[in-house]
Amino acid sequence: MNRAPVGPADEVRVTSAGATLRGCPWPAARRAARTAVPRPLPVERVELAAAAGRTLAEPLAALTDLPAFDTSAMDGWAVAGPGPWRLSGRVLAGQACLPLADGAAVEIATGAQLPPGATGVLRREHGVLTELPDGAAQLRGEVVPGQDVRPRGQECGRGEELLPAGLPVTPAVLGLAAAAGHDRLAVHRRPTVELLVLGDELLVAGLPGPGRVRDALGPLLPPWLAGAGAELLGSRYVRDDFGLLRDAIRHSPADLVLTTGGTAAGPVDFLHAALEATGGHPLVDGVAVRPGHPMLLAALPGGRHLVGLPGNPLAAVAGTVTLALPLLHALSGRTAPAAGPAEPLAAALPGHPVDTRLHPVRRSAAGLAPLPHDGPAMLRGLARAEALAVVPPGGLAAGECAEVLALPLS
Ligand SMILES: Nc1nc2c(c(=O)[nH]1)N[C@H]1C(S)=C(S)[C@@H](COP(=O)(O)OP(=O)(O)OC[C@H]3O[C@@H](n4cnc5c(N)ncnc54)[C@H](O)[C@@H]3O)O[C@H]1N2
Ligand code: MOO
Repeated sequence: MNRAPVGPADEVRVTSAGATLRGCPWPAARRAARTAVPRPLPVERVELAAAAGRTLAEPLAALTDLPAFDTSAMDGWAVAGPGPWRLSGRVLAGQACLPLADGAAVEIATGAQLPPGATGVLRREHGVLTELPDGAAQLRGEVVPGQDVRPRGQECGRGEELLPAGLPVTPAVLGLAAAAGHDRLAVHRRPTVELLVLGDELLVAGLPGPGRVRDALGPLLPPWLAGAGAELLGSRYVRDDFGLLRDAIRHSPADLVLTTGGTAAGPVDFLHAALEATGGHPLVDGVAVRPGHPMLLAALPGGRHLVGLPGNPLAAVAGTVTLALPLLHALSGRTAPAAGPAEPLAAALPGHPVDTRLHPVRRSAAGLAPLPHDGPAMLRGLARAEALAVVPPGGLAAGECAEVLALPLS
């Protein structure tokens, strides 16, 4: 379709009607994606397993002291008062225990409840057992008060806030929630995504041939989106046809319609026209970033959104980190990281004169090492990368720090 070229020459244009940013600076594009939705998706209370990968909608409070009882940290003997001790009985993890009088000891397992009156735990390898005249066992060894005891409430007290709302529910969060007594968690509904892959030249199997390329984004995007907490409703190949694309966008039930290709001004790039025909309105139309500058974000009727990723695969990845992930995080109620961590560069990264660059990097002993094969149509550098380094206009010298954007590593 015909439209004004997008790029740094356009710079920022803010309309009173809808704050459309055209060729907008990269940091502003990320912010626009984060603030595109008025509020996160509704809150649900779900079982722990179903909460994995979602976002905490409430702070996680401890429902109990942790540990909930004085606990032996070692296998050995719980002792009361100074030694030597007369030994009797055994207490295993999960068993109730009787009080211990001064001068007495009981065999104890790691994780077992410390008997009332016990003053410490003597490790099995540090104790010496002898036989008393009456046949009972006597235990000798050095124990300072509280030794190898995990006192009740050492990690947290009942009611204490363990985690703030807005954190992703990682495996560690699930483990902590269970340890702290939770059976269900309050999390935001997962944002739904429908992926529309555009381009008649794409092959879904076999070898690329004359004029035909393998679809790299159909395989690349779904696991990344799922890892970011989204629910993928489906991936569809849409032929380069205005009407088909318009209808696919119009009828998609997803919170986020994610398209690949068709963002530029080629003869069959119908995305802008289809957007207009469906009543969509662009919020960000082109970003001052390389690769990926034709990426776009639009509001669709019904409170839905569309992110248009450029067809060049590395440009699509740039669009994912710039627009799609921040939007998904906003929908999920996920707290924005303050700014990506900054790490020193092992080598200089030349910049674009006016645009931000995103460059695949790996960590090395000398710092972030830029990877070759970083052209917009290439994935070879990205596939070895641990992160994308953010290179501001003008570039960065070796030793200077670059913000890094994490990439999924599995
Ligand atoms: N006259 C101009 N032409 C282009 C400009 C420009 O500013 N002026 N920008 C270029 C840039 S930058 C990019 S990025 C692309 C964006 O193009 P589209 O989003 O319209 O994407 P397509 O034209 O459909 O495809 C571009 C390229 O990517 C290949 N492709 C598409 N989808 C996939 C996929 N799923 N897997 C692998 N490869 C894919 C496609 O075959 C093309 O080679 O526009 C430039 N042009
Ligand atoms: O965004 Mo394009 O990928 O610079 O080629």
